[in-house]
Amino acid sequence: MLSFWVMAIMMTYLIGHTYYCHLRDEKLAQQQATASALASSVAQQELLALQDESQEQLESRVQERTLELNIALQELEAVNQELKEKNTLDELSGLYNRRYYDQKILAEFRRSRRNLTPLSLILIDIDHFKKVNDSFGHLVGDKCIVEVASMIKSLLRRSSDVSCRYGGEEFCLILPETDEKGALALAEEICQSVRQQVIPNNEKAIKLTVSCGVTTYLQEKDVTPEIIFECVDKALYKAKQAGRDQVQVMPIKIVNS
Ligand SMILES: Nc1nc2c(ncn2[C@@H]2O[C@H](COP(=O)(O)OP(=O)(O)OP(=O)(O)O)[C@@H](O)[C@H]2O)c(=O)[nH]1
Repeated sequence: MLSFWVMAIMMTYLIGHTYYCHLRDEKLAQQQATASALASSVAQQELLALQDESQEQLESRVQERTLELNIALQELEAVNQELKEKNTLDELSGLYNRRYYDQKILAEFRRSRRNLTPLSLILIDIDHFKKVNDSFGHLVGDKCIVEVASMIKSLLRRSSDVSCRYGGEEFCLILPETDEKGALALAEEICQSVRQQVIPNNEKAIKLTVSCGVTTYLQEKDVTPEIIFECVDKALYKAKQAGRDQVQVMPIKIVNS
């Protein structure tokens, strides 16, 4: 009987102990699971923080690079603009140069032919300019070219009018959608303004005159930009021959016939 009770007590103890161990292990496992979940959550947060930081760094680097790129682009644009101006502008007078004239006259010629609108040219030449150079020197001569150029520019009213320094002391104006009457009036105005202008100079104030040739293209057959220029050149020659300080007109058909 005693042995039965001893056995029963031992069995109860064993069962109790096993159950206790089981509970303890379960709790331990739970604690470990909680701890590792916590550790993984911390690690995840750290990773997110790291990602945020590198994203910010990346964005700021991209911003920096974009800014640098924009500055480089602006500089490039400025250089391009400068190059373009150098290619198309005459350094002394600030008017367009001969190269530009050649391109522009072709474009305006085509436009005039397409739209059936008149296209006029005025060729202006400073009279007896050699004397100015000989009497006052080349630098004063240059100054006179600049003065006449700025006078011509100030008299142009339409944004489509183009003033070029064709060469030396010769200027050519391209006047789109301008008939002979309009071009003649402008040329007379230029002659008068130059005649009235006194160019200040240390030794002696300088008075200049200019001669002008005018021609108007009205889509005459077989005419090219070169023929139009030949014609305006002839008109200028006529003005020089007739005594200078005046305007002469040469219709295109007369040159062709
Ligand atoms: N100072 C200066 N002189 C120039 C320039 N280009 C051309 N010339 C001079 O302009 C003068 C033009 O002389 P010509 O073609 O004989 O004509 P002109 O003396 O004006 O006589 P007309 O045109 O017949 O009235 C020459 O002496 C050229 O050396 C320039 O850029 N600067």
